[in-house]
Amino acid sequence: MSYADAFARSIADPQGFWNEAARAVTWSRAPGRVLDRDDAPFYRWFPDGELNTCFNALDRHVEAGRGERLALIYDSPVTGTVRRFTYAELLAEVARFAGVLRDLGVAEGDRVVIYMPMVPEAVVAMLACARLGAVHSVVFGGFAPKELAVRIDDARPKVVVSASCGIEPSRVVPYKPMLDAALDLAAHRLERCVILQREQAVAELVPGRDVDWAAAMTSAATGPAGCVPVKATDPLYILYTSGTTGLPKGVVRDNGGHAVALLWSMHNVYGALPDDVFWAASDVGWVVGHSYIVYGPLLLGAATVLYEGKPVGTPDAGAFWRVIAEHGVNTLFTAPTAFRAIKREDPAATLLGKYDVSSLRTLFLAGERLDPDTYHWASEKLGVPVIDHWWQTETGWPVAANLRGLEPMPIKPGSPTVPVPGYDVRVLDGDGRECAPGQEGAICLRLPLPPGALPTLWQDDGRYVGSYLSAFPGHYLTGDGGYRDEDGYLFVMGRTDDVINVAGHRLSTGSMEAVLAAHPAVAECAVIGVADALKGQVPRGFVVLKSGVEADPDVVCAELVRAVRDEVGAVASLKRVDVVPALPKTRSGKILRKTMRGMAEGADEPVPSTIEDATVLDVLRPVIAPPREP
Ligand SMILES: CCC(=O)SCCNC(=O)CCNC(=O)[C@H](O)C(C)(C)COP(=O)(O)OP(=O)(O)OC[C@H]1O[C@@H](n2cnc3c(N)ncnc32)[C@H](O)[C@@H]1OP(=O)(O)O
Repeated sequence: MSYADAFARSIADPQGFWNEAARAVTWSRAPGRVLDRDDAPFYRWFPDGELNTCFNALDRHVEAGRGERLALIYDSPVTGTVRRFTYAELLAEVARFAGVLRDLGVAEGDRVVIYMPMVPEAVVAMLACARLGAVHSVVFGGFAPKELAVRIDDARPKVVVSASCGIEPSRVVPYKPMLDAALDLAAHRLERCVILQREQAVAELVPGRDVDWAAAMTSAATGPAGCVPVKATDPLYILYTSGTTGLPKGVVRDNGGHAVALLWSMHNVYGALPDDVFWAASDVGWVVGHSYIVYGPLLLGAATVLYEGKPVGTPDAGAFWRVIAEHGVNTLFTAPTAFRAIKREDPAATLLGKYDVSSLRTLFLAGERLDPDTYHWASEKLGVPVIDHWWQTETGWPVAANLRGLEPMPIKPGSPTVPVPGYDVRVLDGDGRECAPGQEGAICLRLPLPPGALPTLWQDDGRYVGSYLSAFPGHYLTGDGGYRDEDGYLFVMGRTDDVINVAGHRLSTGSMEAVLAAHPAVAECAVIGVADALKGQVPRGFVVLKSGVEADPDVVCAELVRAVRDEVGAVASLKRVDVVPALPKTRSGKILRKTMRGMAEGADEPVPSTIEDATVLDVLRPVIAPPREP
């Protein structure tokens, strides 16, 4: 089928299109209905189907005689370890850990928070939850205790699974003290924690609450657990993502639609085959890790690489080439920032010459805008198609891509190509009318969203509607702006709200502002995202001090940088805060962040007509603007 036919059918007859795709999944009860529109805008896919996602990811491959095939390759340059698991071995680990969770009282529908570094046990814990019909919520290890506590309070887990430490190239990061601090901060009281002890920093366990992973796995009392069939519409996981304001949003993923969509995407979008080695160089704490380190490749029956390292510094800028060569990687998926880091360290890619990377068929990039320089560098050095594609935590799988398995298309640098079948992408102007080709507007998706995309936010239907469905009735608002060209190619220009993207990590400036505003010396503040050659964007903070404050401004700024690191996490990467005499505002008191961003990036910003006091810009300019080239 051509792309045009597949896309047209997916929009005109979504039920027929996805019913066919659903046949690739093993159901314990095959769905009789495909799409339930009765409670719109809360659409439900495969409402009467039943399945188990872990069964589809592991057991069915073993039952089909593929148990000896490679499922998971753990490659950890930070510990000097490589471990390989066949499907049969991974299944045995998962079933046993599901037994541990079951014995700790975890049952269908219970939540389990997973706060772990990139170790195989993180994957085992996720799949064990899926096996029991429990709902996992993985929290990225770069978040600080307060962020973890907020997520624990929202998800209200029965158990937390964590590790004694994570390992960054320059330091060991003790996770357990952060978990303990989060549990002190959280209002929710949970019953048990399972802790994986790592030799780099062994943690103290709290008697009666904490369980040692290894001891629990070898306990004679614990037997393996079988798969619990759940409704297709039951949640598989909650994954929190930054919103503009307030608490992070708990994106819900269901079981049935997710399995169908991911399996479809593995071949049609990524061109992957069951015997492939697929490597998503991301983190299990992000949606890329959920969809394309864990579920997608395993649902397909491919081998997936779990990499505990960085593109540079572990040990050098040849790390990615070494992993491709050593494990025969066919598809690499990472964020542009990773390639910018490699390019900066080894511009001529001399280290590439040391490795045989001929197994690599395609490089996929996503998570932030792919700048043309990085695109050209990667294409030229690797000599394989470099595919930009675009999607979000909320959608769970690609919205726009060059579909390598369905019909590869000519590449236009700067564009993630065309809407993926299932996604009725519309670019709308402020009045909700479709923009003409080339005209920029809000990128929206006409409802219903396809299987696999979020059905709602965790226990907050109202916020789901308010955040995504209210701006343009009948459409999901992505929060990104952009345009389509005459050929229907999509160009995504960036967020239209105060969410920023730092090294492929989606962060809320609002949560950083909340930390700055809490400092006793600060009267008001603003955090903006500014362009950065390596990380795409980095945050910068500006504060106005309260009158009468006598503290040294440099000391206050250093305290503020520290506070954001302690309260949001190292991943926020807020390295610079400046004291300014005033912030530019509209007459109604709204801070002119867009104007500040333009000034910080050296643009010739026009003075907005709504500004309350234009002279503020003159005093701000020397602080905010980048130094001029000599
Ligand atoms: C398509 C849908 C989506 O968008 S899903 C999201 C996709 N995004 C991604 O996959 C993320 C891609 N980015 C990355 O993998 C990393 O940023 C890469 C490129 C590897 C660079 O890593 P790194 O050098 O650590 O820089 P960074 O900006 O990520 O980190 C900033 C500081 O945070 C720390 N950090 C990072 N991860 C952890 C962790 N798991 N546990 C504890 N700390 C962590 C880093 O060490 C760094 O700290 P420091 O400021 O240098 O002291």
